[in-house]
Amino acid sequence: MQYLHTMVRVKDIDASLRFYCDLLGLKEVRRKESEKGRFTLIFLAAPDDEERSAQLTAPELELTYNWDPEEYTGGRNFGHLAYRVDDIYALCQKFQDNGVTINRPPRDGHMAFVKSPDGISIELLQKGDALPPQEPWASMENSGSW
Ligand SMILES: C[C@@H](O)C(=O)SC[C@H](NC(=O)CC[C@H](N)C(=O)O)C(=O)NCC(=O)O
Ligand code: NI
Repeated sequence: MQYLHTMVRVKDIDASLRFYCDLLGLKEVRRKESEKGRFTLIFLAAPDDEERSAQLTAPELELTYNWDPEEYTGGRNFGHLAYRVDDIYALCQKFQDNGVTINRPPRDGHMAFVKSPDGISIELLQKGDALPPQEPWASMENSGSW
């Protein structure tokens, strides 16, 4: 058995692709439109996993966009999506510069949390050892509940 993907429903494709691709760095590897079902599926993979996506053997994120508006509430049982990143400070600065709240700042150079436009929590974990503390992150307060 192999893990394939996590699916999240999104309200705005452009806002979601700006967050997951332009900012987080994921790559769109496949897209499916269903006229009958009135939905769009967009599959995203991390750059290091992109090559395996062609063989459908990479872990992916499946964005589901329903053409007819729906309310997506509840889901407290869903926790977060986690990605290992090359430079947690640089990535958080990029998020912050583009208007994304850093819910849990990377003050320890190891872990940070942001949220997608749909409120999906994204855990960022520094590749390798934690980076040395950096201002202003070291002094930032959480804006989440971490
Ligand atoms: C392609 C494969 O990875 C799928 O997940 S298709 C599953 C299918 N998705 C949809 O029908 C999308 C539109 C639907 N209105 C929805 O919001 O899910 C499906 O069976 N979805 C049901 C589910 O619970 O995921
Ligand atoms: Ni699926």
